[in-house]
Amino acid sequence: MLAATDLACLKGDRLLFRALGLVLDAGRMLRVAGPNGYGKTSLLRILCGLSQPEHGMVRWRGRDIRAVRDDFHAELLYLGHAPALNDLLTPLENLRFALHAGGDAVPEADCVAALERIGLGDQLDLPARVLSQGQRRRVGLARLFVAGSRPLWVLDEPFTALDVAAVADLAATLEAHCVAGGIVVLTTHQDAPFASAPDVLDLAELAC
Ligand SMILES: Nc1ncnc2c1ncn2[C@@H]1O[C@H](COP(=O)(O)OP(=O)(O)OP(=O)(O)O)[C@@H](O)[C@H]1O
Repeated sequence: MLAATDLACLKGDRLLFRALGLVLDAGRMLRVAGPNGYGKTSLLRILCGLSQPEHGMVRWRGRDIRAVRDDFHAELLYLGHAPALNDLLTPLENLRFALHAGGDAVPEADCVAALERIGLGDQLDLPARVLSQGQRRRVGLARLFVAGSRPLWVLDEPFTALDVAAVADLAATLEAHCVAGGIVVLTTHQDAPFASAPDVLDLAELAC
């Protein structure tokens, strides 16, 4: 369903990887691994169509994502490594803004339920600037609970700053998404308690 062929990524004068290929069918989870600076974020952005590879192509449902950009993005949820929050807005306002920007019409009650589900029930009305790092991360992750119709989740360091219980909860959520036929691509530097280990793509093995 998501496939990449012969990808190469050039940053400045440095070739990060080349000849990278992958195929992810419905229900699969892929962990992109590698040391700092080896191109994990760069690869995720290419897979999402947010940046262009030096060479190669990404396909979604068999079509070049550049040719089906709007349809592809309607099926994609991308969460970057830093939660993009407006510090003056509450978690609820931030979530509603992100959903609106992504074209998702989600009832407010569902947004509140998502924030409560992610453990922010007591912080709904606080400005984001006073949230802890883990709470800020949770605001972004709340989108996972209102993203039911988006099969492809691409998540850059989603476990960062989460406590042990939240890491376990997120791992279970990602696995449930795959069991339901979704696809997850993620990066993480930490071991997550998945019931079954995801596929791993180690960029250290592809380094140029
Ligand atoms: N515009 C740019 N010009 C030059 N180099 C860049 C540019 N953007 C990124 N890089 C470099 O590309 C490399 C890969 O960056 P990337 O963020 O993809 O790595 P990463 O594997 O996700 O790292 P980390 O584990 O630290 O998150 C880094 O060395 C970075 O400095």
